[in-house]
Amino acid sequence: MSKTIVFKFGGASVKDAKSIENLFNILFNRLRNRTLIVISAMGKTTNGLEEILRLKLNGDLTSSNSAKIKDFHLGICREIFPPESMIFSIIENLFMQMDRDLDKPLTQENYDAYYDQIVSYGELLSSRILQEYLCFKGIFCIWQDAREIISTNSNYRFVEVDWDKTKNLCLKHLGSKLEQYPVVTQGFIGADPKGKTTTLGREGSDFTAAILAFCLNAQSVTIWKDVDGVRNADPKRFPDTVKFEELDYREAAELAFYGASVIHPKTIKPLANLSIPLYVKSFLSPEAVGTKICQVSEPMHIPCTVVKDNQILVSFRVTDFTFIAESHIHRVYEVLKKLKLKVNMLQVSAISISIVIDMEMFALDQLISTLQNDFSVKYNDALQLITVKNQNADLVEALLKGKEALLEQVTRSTFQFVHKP
Ligand SMILES: Nc1ncnc2c1ncn2[C@@H]1O[C@H](COP(=O)(O)OP(=O)(O)O)[C@@H](O)[C@H]1O
Ligand SMILES: N[C@@H](CC(=O)OP(=O)(O)O)C(=O)O
Repeated sequence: MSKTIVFKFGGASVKDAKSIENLFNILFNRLRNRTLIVISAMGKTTNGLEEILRLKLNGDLTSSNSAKIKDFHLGICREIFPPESMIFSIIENLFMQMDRDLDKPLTQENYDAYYDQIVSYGELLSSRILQEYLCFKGIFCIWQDAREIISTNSNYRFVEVDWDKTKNLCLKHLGSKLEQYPVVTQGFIGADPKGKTTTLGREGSDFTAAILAFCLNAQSVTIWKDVDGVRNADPKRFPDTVKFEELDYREAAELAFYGASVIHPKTIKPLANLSIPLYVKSFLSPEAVGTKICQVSEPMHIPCTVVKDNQILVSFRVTDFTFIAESHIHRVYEVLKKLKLKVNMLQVSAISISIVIDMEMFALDQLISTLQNDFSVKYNDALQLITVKNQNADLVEALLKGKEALLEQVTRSTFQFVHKP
């Protein structure tokens, strides 16, 4: 029996009618037995759904907000489907369900679970549209609800995968389907033990592809992007970047960890565990060679620059003339864990702990209010974190030029600093 190949298409690859037609051509030229297609929400739909939640929480949500997202999807469908296609009633139905969900009260307390229910509609819509379109164009394929195959805990918005259960579910639901037809499923979403929808973290569809590849012991994963592969810096931010033809799992995982948005940070581990290669290719030039991420025996340690926006630097200072001890660090981390916040940079001095975290809804207020009795807390927001991996002095100097580093850190291989852009 041949092994499964997994293709993942992100939001940019399905952002309009032309992109969906392009996606069809990519698949048409590559279809083979046992093809699994993982799809993200179309264009910036997830951002739009997050905005709906923000408005709802502030009491400013009107029906025109979800109508805008609906019109975006219907507009694309009108360009690629005949008027009698079933897709139009499928979309109407999904929006009816979403509007019903949005009638329920939203508070800060139920925000994370509510978020997962609403934001998942992006992937439910895109996967339905893609499956209908492929069938309409002659590629018969099956729609698989990812919530039936990806089992997670209930830590909404930041769930952990139940690997054993997911593996069993994949074999049960996908094993024989993949033998017959390509399967289309949603990235980014799963379900908890009660069957409630969960999400894997923003940009988590790459991770979905890796989870499914691991559970099916796939032959390869290909993620289709608007760039020609992984480069030593984001080509949208820096000129003269270099593309990696091959990149070691470890190097790729570190770049993703520091914030190279081309790959979701959790994607690499499951693939590396089974030596499943990950190809990063361009949906704009599908024939071009992309980047192969695999085990490389002698990795080249080329300097790489990673930029992460929307960072907050928070400093906790002791106020009672003591010094920072393990108990202070423990206290800060305890609260960070409770608030589901990940530290991107940490520095401890005699009298203060400084951390750099992502900007998250409510998180800063909660962090400060919880710890203000233990420390004097100060923060700077709207910062940028720049990381240079495999650093060299010239590159670091060039990056620092004209910027005021609010916090910097250097190890033998890595240089990091935050500044106000
Ligand atoms: N090191 C890098 N190499 C290539 N692209 C990068 C890198 N770092 C960031 N990017 C950015 O990642 C983007 C693709 O990722 P993303 O937009 O998340 O894809 P999608 O949402 O379609 O899956 C590119 O447009 C590019 O600007
Ligand atoms: N739609 C989700 C999941 C995702 O992975 O999207 P993309 O593949 O477009 O980054 C998000 O925007 O976070």
